[in-house]
Amino acid sequence: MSDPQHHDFLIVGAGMAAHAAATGIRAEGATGSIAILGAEVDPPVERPQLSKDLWGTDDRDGAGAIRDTAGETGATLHLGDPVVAVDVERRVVRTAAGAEHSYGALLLATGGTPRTIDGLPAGDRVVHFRTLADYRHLRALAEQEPAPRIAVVGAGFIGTEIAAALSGTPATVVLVHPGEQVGDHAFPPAITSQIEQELTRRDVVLRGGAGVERGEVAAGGVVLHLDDGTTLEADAVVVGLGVTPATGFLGDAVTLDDDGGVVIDSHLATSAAHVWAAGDIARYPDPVLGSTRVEHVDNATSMGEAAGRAMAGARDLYDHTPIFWSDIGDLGYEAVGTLSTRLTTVVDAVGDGTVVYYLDDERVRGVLLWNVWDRADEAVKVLAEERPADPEALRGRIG
Ligand SMILES: NC(=O)c1ccc[n+]([C@@H]2O[C@H](COP(=O)([O-])OP(=O)(O)OC[C@H]3O[C@@H](n4cnc5c(N)ncnc54)[C@H](O)[C@@H]3O)[C@@H](O)[C@H]2O)c1
Repeated sequence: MSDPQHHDFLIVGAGMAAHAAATGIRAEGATGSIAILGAEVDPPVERPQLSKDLWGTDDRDGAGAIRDTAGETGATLHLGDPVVAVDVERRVVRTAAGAEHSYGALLLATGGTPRTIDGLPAGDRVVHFRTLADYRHLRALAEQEPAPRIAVVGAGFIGTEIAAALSGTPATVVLVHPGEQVGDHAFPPAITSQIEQELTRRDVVLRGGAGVERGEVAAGGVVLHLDDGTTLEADAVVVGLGVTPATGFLGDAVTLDDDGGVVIDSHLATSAAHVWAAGDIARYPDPVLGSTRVEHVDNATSMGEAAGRAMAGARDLYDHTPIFWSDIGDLGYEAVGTLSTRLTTVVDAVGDGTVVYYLDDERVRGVLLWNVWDRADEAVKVLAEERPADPEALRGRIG
């Protein structure tokens, strides 16, 4: 076999964290070679656009979401060929096609792998929505004649955003989820009822109270078997059941947590020398949230940028507490921390919106800014403070 191709900076994964890392390497003044190895066939894209902005445009190819990583940073992109092995002793990675790349510094930024439904592999009628290719595929499906019936499974970020996006296409949409109300794992009733009204107004049929156990591709369609014993037929299905860290290729090269996340320190370094990690896969010590792994774009871009700088020699402690946001049709919010209705909630009306504080016995763990904008910094401060003895004292803290 020929010698590995050498790169001063090697980035495995070609998502938002990878793009940001290449930018961070250059921002730190490093001029060495950068290579990005991606499993997806497309270069890094602004992933939030795939389930939001692009749907309101004629951009069926999604060109507007693509970042010019090569042009902006001089990185070489090797796409459509996943990395299958990492040797941290030899400082070499190997791809599925058998290419070997050696590195001075390595960043792991492979993101998440969508969970699947038993019996339903990805295919023409089954979209595990995550990539630009998935956007193109689903948009083409939704705009077919005659208008298809599409089942969206899961009412998390993908389920709610995609159900709202599809409602602007000719497709008819049914949203299948295990909760009593859409989003009731995260939001109090005053907010879930607004989400349900918005989706219903958009003619999304809500099928709550039943999880999907398994599915099958049948002649001309898909059949979903629900855990209440019923079945649901559709022409196609979008799966939004969450993701697992895409770290299977790492073996024991670096320390992983119980979920398969890569454990990193506050300089974003892994347990292996010359190897960093960033984005969805990275479990890091956040000064406010504690040890955490965050699957949102603000985390991917800020951590990616910082990891790039660290690979180029910076020694800063990483202390950016990530925010996240979502749009569900005409509704929207920003948030920080954990939104779970298993925690105690304090609901506060603020202007035209609502602030929800989520707390346990020790701390405020999350803040939701529902239709309340540009206050995320204040929300981070609330999480960093001691919680008040009386939760009701949180009212008016942001507002
Ligand atoms: N706005 C954003 O920040 C944004 C937008 C899109 C995607 N993402 C990220 O992309 C990733 C994927 O998103 P996602 O929506 O798939 O994950 P998610 O974790 O947000 O939602 C998964 C949903 O699946 C539901 N579910 C679980 N088992 C089920 C079953 N058997 N049948 C039906 N429903 C079931 C759960 O109740 C949950 O609501 C996540 O990491 C997410 O954070 C983020």
